[in-house]
Amino acid sequence: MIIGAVEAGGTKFVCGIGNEEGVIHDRVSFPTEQPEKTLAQVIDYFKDKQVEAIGVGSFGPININQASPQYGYVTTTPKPGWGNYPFIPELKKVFDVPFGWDTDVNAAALGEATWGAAKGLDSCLYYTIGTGVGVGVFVEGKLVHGLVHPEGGHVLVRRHPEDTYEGCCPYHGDCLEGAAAGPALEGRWKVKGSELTPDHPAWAMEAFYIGQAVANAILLISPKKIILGGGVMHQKQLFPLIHEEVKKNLNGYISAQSLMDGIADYIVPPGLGDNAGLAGSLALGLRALK
Ligand SMILES: Nc1ncnc2c1ncn2[C@@H]1O[C@H](COP(=O)(O)OP(=O)(O)OP(=O)(O)O)[C@@H](O)[C@H]1O
Ligand SMILES: [Zn+2]
Repeated sequence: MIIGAVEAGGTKFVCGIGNEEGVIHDRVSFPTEQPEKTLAQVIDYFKDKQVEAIGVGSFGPININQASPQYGYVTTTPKPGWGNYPFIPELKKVFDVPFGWDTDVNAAALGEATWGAAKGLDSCLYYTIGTGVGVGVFVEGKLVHGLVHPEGGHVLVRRHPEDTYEGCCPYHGDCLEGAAAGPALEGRWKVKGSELTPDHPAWAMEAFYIGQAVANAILLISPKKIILGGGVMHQKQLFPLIHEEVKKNLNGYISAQSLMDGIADYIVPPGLGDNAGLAGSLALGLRALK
């Protein structure tokens, strides 16, 4: 079985093919440019691959409402050329196969639940903390859609008492993304996150913000696993700091082993590593076929 996968990011696209076991056989990557040019590259990649289905996990916001005439569109992004763009309809003109289509983070959550850190579980959350913050939500065996789709990167958080940085979200200032995404680290500390030493106070403040969002998500959704990925989470020292913040915020209210001694196995890095995005798109393709 050959399934196509597209990880459609705001800065780069990754296309690949894989099988029903989540094994990726081949991949290419190219920068995201105007949609016509980028989709021509996607089409060129898949045209001789004989894929049985294609899964696309995309940057957003996107339309995932199957009843809508704009299903498969990228919607209100400020990214030049991509606003209100018929992404999936354009691909369907060329490939007569089932398409899976969801947000990049929902795709990653599905990939982790299928083959990764949440394998065998019927719920998990996938956070990416990178250029932006996004959250994929997989509950009772399904990716959560709704009015639009979850946008958990923009939840509101209490400010750290020593934080003087105003935040960088153009909509909310100091929401989770505005306070904790990669650009917020750089805006606050004036150097790139990757250049801050592991013992820098930046990480305690970072964990303070992420720990609030994660505690709120536990209270609201009660997920069976929480996966934290994205460029910023390459800083592995964040994990124990976040574990402590989550425990502090919940303060023993929820009595589950996962929130006590087991927390290091509950809030974890992606099992699929940096493959989480592409493997997730593969899982979307596989679901579309079924
Ligand atoms: N090792 C690191 N430590 C801290 N921050 C990092 C590290 N690597 C990357 N970042 C930060 O993460 C951000 C990039 O995130 P990522 O690598 O997940 O890419 P992205 O795909 O652009 O993000 P997004 O998922 O939001 O689209 C940048 O702001 C960068 O400074
Ligand atoms: Zn915001």
